[in-house]
Amino acid sequence: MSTFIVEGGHPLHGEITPQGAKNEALQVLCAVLLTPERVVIENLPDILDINNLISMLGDLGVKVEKLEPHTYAFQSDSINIDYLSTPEYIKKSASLRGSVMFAGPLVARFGYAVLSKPGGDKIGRRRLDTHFIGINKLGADFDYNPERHAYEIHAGSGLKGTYMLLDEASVTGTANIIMAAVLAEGVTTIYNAACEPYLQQLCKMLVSMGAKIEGIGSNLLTITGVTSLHGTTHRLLPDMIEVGSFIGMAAMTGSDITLKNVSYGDLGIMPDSFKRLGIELQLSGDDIIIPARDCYEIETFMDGSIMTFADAPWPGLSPDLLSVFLVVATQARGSVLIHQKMFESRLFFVDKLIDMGAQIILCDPHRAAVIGSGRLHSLRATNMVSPDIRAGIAMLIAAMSARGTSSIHNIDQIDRGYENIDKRLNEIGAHIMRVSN
Ligand SMILES: CC(=O)N[C@H]1[C@@H](OP(=O)(O)OP(=O)(O)OC[C@H]2O[C@@H](n3ccc(=O)[nH]c3=O)[C@H](O)[C@@H]2O)O[C@H](CO)[C@@H](O)[C@@H]1O
Ligand SMILES: C=C(OP(=O)(O)O)C(=O)O
Repeated sequence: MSTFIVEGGHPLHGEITPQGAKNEALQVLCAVLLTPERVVIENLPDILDINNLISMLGDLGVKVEKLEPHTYAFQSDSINIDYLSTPEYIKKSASLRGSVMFAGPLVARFGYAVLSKPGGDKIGRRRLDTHFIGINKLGADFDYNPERHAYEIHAGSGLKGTYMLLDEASVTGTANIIMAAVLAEGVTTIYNAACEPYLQQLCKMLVSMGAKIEGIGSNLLTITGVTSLHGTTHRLLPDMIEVGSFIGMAAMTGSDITLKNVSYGDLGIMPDSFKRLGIELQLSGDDIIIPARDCYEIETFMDGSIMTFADAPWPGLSPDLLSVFLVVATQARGSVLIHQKMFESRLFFVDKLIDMGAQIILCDPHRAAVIGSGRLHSLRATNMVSPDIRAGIAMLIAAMSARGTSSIHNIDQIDRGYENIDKRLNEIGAHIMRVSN
């Protein structure tokens, strides 16, 4: 496990381009299993989770060809379905969240899949009910295999379209059901579907492969099944969570940076939320410029009450950005309540920020009140261990703004989601050293 040694107090200056979106990549990589034809995906981020998923596709028999550093071609014309029965498959599935989305495409195309406990951030309960119920409603049966700790999914007589109202708008759950439904017989209607831009991208890619999907971008999707899909070329959006992380990092370190090609129209409520935190953002074409400012002041609500940032399914604010909002608020002028509604174990890293001198009260596992110091007291350097991707980036932001030299251990957690983050930030003025232990 590697460590970052971070010398704080160096403002950034220059341009940085966000990587392709991790969470879109996980969905569309699974969709290559839906066709025997060649699928090219561009703008894939070179990060642990994506490289692991690509390696699992290779293990499954998918022909993988790296065309350029971020562009790959995939051809799923000789799938080795027996690989699903190996202990290695179960073990690798547990290393990332995205592996759960093999189930939909495999059961749709081959009538068989294995769903084991996926990995991903340890940020609280992450139930899979939506995946099970949705795929089951399409006609597949689930059998639990206690020895393998995995469910075997069979769709002996094929999948059949139906109406379903999801009990929650699960992102990966919706993706899994869509990928099963595109090859099911008849019409599937999914109400309360998640509809974030990455799911819209998945749907657009599937349509370009010959799928029939109406309602893209809404929470009501109508999918008319087809018998087969063909190849395509698909380009990923920039990673909106990385964009948000860089905006917060710039404000907190008093930096002046330009974020290139952010696909502003797909960022939803996020830019306005940063503005409510007092951060100035200028839009120039599709770039965001964050000018250097000595301080930023958190707005109150219109009635004067304390600002709250809470997560919600799209078009609400992503839960993956709240750790960044929290750390950035510590150096703002004003107070804010951070309410992490979806996950109950994502705020515990505030202990470390408190050690660094931040004024935070963890009210309960879901809510933290932050009293911004308005830069009167800068944070003090410390030693930290990154528990998950987004707490990790929040710790990195804290360390970059702190007085002195901090160390962040377990940075594999940051590498899961951010490509070459030390190198890219050092190029614009950060002082981050990677030490392999
Ligand atoms: C690989 C991937 O794409 N991961 C993302 C995906 O995870 P993932 O698809 O696993 O997350 P889900 O959308 O299924 O749910 C996230 C959590 O929110 C809860 N929930 C969900 C929907 C809802 O309407 N109400 C509600 O309370 C769920 O019970 C769960 O605890 O979506 C999450 C929520 O945006 C993000 O944090 C993850 O980064
Ligand atoms: C929670 C996240 O990822 P995953 O779902 O892959 O664990 C995240 O990207 O913040």
